[in-house]
Amino acid sequence: MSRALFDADFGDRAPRLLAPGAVHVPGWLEPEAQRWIAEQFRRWAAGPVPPRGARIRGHEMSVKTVCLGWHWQPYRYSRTADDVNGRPVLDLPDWMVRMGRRALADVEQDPAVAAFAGESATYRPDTALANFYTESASMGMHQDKDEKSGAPVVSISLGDACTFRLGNPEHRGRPYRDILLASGDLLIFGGPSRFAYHGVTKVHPGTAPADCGVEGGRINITLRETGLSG
Ligand SMILES: O=C(O)CCC(=O)C(=O)O
Ligand SMILES: [Fe+2]
Repeated sequence: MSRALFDADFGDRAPRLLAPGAVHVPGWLEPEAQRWIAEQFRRWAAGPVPPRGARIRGHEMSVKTVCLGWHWQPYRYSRTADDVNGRPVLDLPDWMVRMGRRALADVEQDPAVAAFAGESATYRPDTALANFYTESASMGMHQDKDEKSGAPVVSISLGDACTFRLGNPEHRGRPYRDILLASGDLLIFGGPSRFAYHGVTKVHPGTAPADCGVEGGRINITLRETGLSG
């Protein structure tokens, strides 16, 4: 499956530009690919590092995160999950690197969108943050800025749809726009949107398609280049 995933298992819905450098591709992953990735998520969640709600200024996030390649905690990356159980995180699988490149390449090839020219060839994500949202979970407005690289963030969504708020790079407030991210959707934010504030205001219970492999709640995976070595 991990091979087929990058040959045929993509939808053909058109990318749409949300803001300079921010592109949404509805239905990018076919149901079979969604189910397969959801199954991988369950394997990562089994350890060695379980999903955990990161603590931000003393508050535990409602979203539970398991990391691959590098472990993220506010506001740094490490190879071991120092704020969980100290164990080394799982490697980032090659199929995820290929998926990230494929995502960028698909968007680059769309003349109507004209984003990320040539970046897919050199894109080398080295970490993935896999988030699980229960029906009541949300994520406040934040920037992904613990990375030392300005390479795009590639995000895929599985399970229940959510309202995703894409803001601006200056502050948490307006202007922002709310979009629905559904199961199988791809979102890329790079270029002028790479450090835009963003968050998830609501998960929509009961909206997961029957064939997506997620029974309730939402999985989101973001691929990133940390810009770190070692
Ligand atoms: O769940 C999402 O769509 C966004 C996740 C996110 O912003 C993050 O993990 O930093
Ligand atoms: Fe984020």
